[in-house]
Amino acid sequence: MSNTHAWDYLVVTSILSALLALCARFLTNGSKAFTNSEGFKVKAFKEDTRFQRFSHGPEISQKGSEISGNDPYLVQNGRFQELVITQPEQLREFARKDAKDHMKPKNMNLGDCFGRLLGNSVGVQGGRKWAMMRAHFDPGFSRLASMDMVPKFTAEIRHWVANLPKCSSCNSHTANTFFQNASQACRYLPFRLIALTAYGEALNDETYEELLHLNDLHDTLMFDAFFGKWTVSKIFNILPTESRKRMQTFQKGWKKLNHDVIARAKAEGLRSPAKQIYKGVELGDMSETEFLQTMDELLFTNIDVTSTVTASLLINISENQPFQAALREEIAATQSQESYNIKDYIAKKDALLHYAVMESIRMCPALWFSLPEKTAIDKVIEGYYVPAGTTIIIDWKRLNTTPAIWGSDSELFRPERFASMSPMSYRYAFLRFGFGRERCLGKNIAEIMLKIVLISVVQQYDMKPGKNDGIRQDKFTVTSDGEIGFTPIVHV
Ligand code: HEM
Repeated sequence: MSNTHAWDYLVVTSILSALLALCARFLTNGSKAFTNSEGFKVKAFKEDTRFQRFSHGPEISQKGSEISGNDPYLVQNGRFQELVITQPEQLREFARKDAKDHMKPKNMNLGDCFGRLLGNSVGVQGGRKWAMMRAHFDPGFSRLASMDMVPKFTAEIRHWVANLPKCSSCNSHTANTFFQNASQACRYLPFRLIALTAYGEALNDETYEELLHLNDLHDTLMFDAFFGKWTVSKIFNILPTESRKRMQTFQKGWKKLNHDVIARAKAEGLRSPAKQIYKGVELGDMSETEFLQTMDELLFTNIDVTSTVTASLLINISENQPFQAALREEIAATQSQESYNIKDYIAKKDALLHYAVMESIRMCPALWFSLPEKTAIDKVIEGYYVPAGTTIIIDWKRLNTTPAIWGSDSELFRPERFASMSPMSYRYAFLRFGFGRERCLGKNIAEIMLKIVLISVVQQYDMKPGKNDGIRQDKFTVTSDGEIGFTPIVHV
């Protein structure tokens, strides 16, 4: 055999054996996937949960526990299969060794409309791109920058509290008590505070009005993205449909608004985090679409998340009268100290104020199930082999109420429980702003906002629960339809 032939032979046989090895690995791992050492496969949920996981979370959760007990189970999300985990040990294994390498599936497995709206936002990124984008977004939302917003937030929240009786969702009055639908009353407060944080001095009344107008359009787009049956399809979205027109109108308006605000901030030398963040686009670290979609993610997409968390907090406090009274006393006692400084009170981790926020987020997560994330390496979860690249979602409410960690009263709003628990004990049993390094960009402003809201409302009003129509089913977040009765406290 000539040298050339021997070389060809070697190359061909190497390629063939590599292909054979790959097939063998695929076949063995494929057949092993989601199977335990005794050959049992994880249970699978047959129905498609693509929409129901948002609108009917408790039902899916209940069915999951009926078919699978505490074991993980598989669900269908349109044409994708995802593994649901529910227990702290399963989360620990999911996060072990590769948490920083987890990637988000394309368009979060939610389809084309979601992709067009948010498919390039920071929340969908992973790896170097994510780190590069966050390097530009993080400074404006750091702990320090967020604490600098305290005076502004306090003034805005006081104004909101003073106007609560006038709010359009104010349904009825009895004697000196007025009733409000909590979610509606809280809807625009976080939106305004986030806008102030993101645009800084460049946010004027005209821009804010325009943001509100765009938000109305965005509400419909969110419905298309999360609940639209046809809008998941790429082909449908090419057609000249109403939803396509809405998307185009929104995107055009959103781009113009940001360009105008940033141009004004530059021309007038105004302090504006958005102007700073946009430097990432000018430097070529992120595309304009990535910038615009992340600004959307933290503002419009977030409005449902943060307003629902604020509303749940107030509802929970209204339902627990003894705790409300104790918190009111703590606030009064803290404020009467000569050294009182609201920033110190907000930063305190051993105060009823802090426990209340923790407990409400624990019990009332913003979504029934977390958005999907992919493992980077092979894993064994609860004895089942889970191959690298598996998409996992977490049953958020079930994890946050695991009785083994939170006790037999885990479904009860009892903030004082945090006084006797070490953070290590619930490290894998409390999903709040993400797990591990907690990716949420707004975690600092969210906590500050919730605490100032609580201080301001509890000082002014005695809250009692009103009529409650349960959870709305037209929102991607867990949104209560409950009312609160507010009775002004007469300060003597
Ligand atoms: C109490 C209210 C909030 C809760 C419970 C919450 C929760 C979360 C969670 C669970 C995630 C996913 C983290 C992950 O993928 O590991 C997230 C991501 C995110 N949140 Fe929040 N959030 C809240 C408020 C806010 C606010 C006020 C903002 C505004 C800046 C915000 C902006 C974002 C962004 C931009 C992401 C994507 C970050 C990334 O993946 O890099 N969130 N949030």
